Amino acid sequence: MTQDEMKKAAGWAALEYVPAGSIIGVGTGSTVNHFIDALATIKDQIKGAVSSSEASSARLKELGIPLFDLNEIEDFAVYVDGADEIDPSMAMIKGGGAALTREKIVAAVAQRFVCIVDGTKTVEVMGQFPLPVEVIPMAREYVARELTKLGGKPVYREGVVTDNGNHILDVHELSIIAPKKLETQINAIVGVVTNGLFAERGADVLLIGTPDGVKTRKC
Ligand SMILES: O=C[C@H](O)[C@H](O)[C@H](O)COP(=O)(O)O
Repeated sequence: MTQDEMKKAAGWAALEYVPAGSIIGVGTGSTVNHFIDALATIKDQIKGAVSSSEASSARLKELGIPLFDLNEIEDFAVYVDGADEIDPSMAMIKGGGAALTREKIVAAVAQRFVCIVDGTKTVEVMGQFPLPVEVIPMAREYVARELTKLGGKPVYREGVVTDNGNHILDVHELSIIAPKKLETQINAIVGVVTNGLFAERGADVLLIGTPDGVKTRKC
């Protein structure tokens, strides 16, 4: 089974968590693209979607799923998104596709976070995947120096501008033994928009695509 087949299996399995008649929070990435395709097959049974990126909005629109502005919604039941790494406490690293800030905002409003991954994304301790940090462009070098003081090796993701017009630093070699503390510490650096640790708001349900079928973990 290829990695993409595992992503597809997890993406389609998430349909089970979509309540009829509701607005669905939609994340970003190759796994979510499978979920969007699945969602399109039941589009007549949902109200629509609130999206976490321009890329997902374009795909949702193309498949005829109505889009809602987050400012028009007080709350909604489910947010479905992928992850770059997820640990046993359901904390995640996200942002490999540079969509971390909007993802964190949409996830914050949702009642439930359903994370969809292929079997390569589950880890005991996070940090093998470099941690993405979205920064205001003029603060990039200052933030990089502060991240170095925290023990990381920040690398500027050249050529990438986020949907919010900002830059990304990918922080290598961080030891992520206390994800909630690190999430707060990095967010406190002036010039950081947000970082890709989703520990304060982790996943509630995890669907893992594996060669033996989709496995489920719940908080
Ligand atoms: O910014 C991108 C997101 O956080 C993605 O959800 C994450 O990178 C996982 O992406 P994929 O499903 O393509 O592996």
